[in-house]
Amino acid sequence: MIDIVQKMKTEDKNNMPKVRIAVIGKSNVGKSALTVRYLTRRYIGEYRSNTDLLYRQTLTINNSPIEVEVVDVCSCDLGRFPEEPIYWADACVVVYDITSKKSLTHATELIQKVHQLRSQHQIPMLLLGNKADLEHLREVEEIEGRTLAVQHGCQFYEISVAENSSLIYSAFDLLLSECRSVLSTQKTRKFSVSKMIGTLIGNNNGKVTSNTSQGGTVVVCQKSDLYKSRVLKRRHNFTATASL
Ligand SMILES: Nc1nc2c(ncn2[C@@H]2O[C@H](COP(=O)(O)OP(=O)(O)OP(=O)(O)O)[C@@H](O)[C@H]2O)c(=O)[nH]1
Repeated sequence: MIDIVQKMKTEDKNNMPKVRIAVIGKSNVGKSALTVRYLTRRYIGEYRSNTDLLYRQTLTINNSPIEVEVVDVCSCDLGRFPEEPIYWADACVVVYDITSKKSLTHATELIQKVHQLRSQHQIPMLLLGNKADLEHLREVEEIEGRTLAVQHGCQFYEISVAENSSLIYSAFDLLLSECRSVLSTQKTRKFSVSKMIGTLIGNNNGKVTSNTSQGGTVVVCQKSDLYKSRVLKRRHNFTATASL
């Protein structure tokens, strides 16, 4: 009996849609704080990492479960565009900081590059102007962010991760919902990216811990392993000459 229940659980999990999201943006705009806020409802003020982090969690959106993988893309390598996560992702969240004009410029370049890279299969994008609580330091007007979003067909919101804007949740939920609809129109997932290699971060050696209360995990991405199978497949699909 236990075996049957276990088997059913495994089948349910296997049938669950899986959505992958890449969170990108200039350094210090609040990508990590945003990701942790959305997945755990908590705010982590100081957060340093020199590698991409992958969060996995099962969420319930519109009353049905969805397996979500969010990669918080490290901006430590500023000179290099994060190509692999973009090939890997089903959707992208681009973050800038309303107190930094440079971060908007960077976000603009990122959005353009995502469009280029995924030109044969555009992915939904969400543009977020973070740190809206710092109005007195504002360098980017709301209309600038909105215009950029309209130009590129993204959803757009100004938010404050620190102040826990409710828009964070509605924006992510909407994006996930959109991705799930896209996935359900595809016949089958052509490949699996369960090839996640990494080290579970414990309390003692990292800033982030597994959120067991919500069944979430976070792993350090060993980039080549994380993205390899899916990136290769995408590249084979979309650009015949590309290779890793
Ligand atoms: N005032 C304010 N500060 C914020 C907000 N969100 C994040 N921060 C702060 O901004 C700083 C950077 O946040 P992170 O989440 O580390 O930013 P990041 O984009 O992941 O940075 P990198 O890891 O360098 O790429 C931290 O000191 C956060 O506490 C916000 O909404 N308002």
